Amino acid sequence: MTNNFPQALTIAGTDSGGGAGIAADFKTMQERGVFATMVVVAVTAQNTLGVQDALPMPPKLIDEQCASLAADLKIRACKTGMLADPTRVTAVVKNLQKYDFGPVTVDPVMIAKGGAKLLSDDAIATVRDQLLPLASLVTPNLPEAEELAGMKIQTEADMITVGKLLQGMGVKNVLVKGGHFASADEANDFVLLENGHNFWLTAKRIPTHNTHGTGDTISACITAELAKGKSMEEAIRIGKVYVEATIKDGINVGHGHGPLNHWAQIGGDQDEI
Ligand SMILES: Nc1ncnc2c1ncn2[C@@H]1O[C@H](COP(=O)(O)OP(=O)(O)OP(=O)(O)O)[C@@H](O)[C@H]1O
Ligand SMILES: Cc1ncc(CO)c(N)n1
Repeated sequence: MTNNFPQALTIAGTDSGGGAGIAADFKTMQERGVFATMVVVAVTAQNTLGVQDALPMPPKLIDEQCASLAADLKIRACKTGMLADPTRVTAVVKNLQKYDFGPVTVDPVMIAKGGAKLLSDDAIATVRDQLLPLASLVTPNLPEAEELAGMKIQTEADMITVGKLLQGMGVKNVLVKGGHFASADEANDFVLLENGHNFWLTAKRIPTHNTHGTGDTISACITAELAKGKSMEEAIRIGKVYVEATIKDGINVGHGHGPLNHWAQIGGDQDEI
């Protein structure tokens, strides 16, 4: 029996509201034609208004979920999302060292849109020192890039500087997401590739509050494209087009920062799976 259908993995937290975390990752991977699998690191009680509660999983259960996948599936690419605290970060690192789940995209999730902490302050150094060296790609938003690189970002030139600092820490490829530039009428991201090619992904800022799960969605789309065998540059470019479409063709769910429209079609041969 063959086991060759593209399979991808998200190692992250759940969102009961269905808009972010593992829910966003699954919807994205499904829409991009990849079989999605999960390792649950934390469970959150969450909706579009915020995070009401969270419970991290015992490290043993993280180990067991990884062992179950490694024993049966052929994961071609994986991503990490909410990792909660140093104990869970260390557990995930150990498993990524033990098993080959393909290229690792690290979305260094720290704070939810409503302000809740999804990573404790004392875990930031663990992410930087233990997880980043295993990453093929890191996808920080501006506050996360500031924390990891230890510098403030006020201009697009600062995004380039921070990207270079992160690459200097040993991450092969870096995507610095500009979604948090509050005043700008553009949502531009900066990409630094392992081969030295650096470029901007430019987009018009779409005026909407429904941006819950944008970071999860772009990193999950990149992971799905890598699982299908796309190059890092192609995967990142498709990720940007897909996340933009999911924001632009928005849906209204809930009363706060609503979720994205993961059914959005991006056309062209980018939809071929
Ligand atoms: N209003 C918007 N219009 C167009 N693109 C956007 C908008 N907001 C975010 N983006 C894009 O979405 C992607 C995710 O960026 P963002 O910086 O919002 O991630 P994030 O903060 O990690 O998201 P989240 O924490 O909700 O998962 C980036 O490509 C960014 O440019
Ligand atoms: C579980 C979870 N992961 C990630 C995010 C960030 O979008 C969130 N709000 N919740």
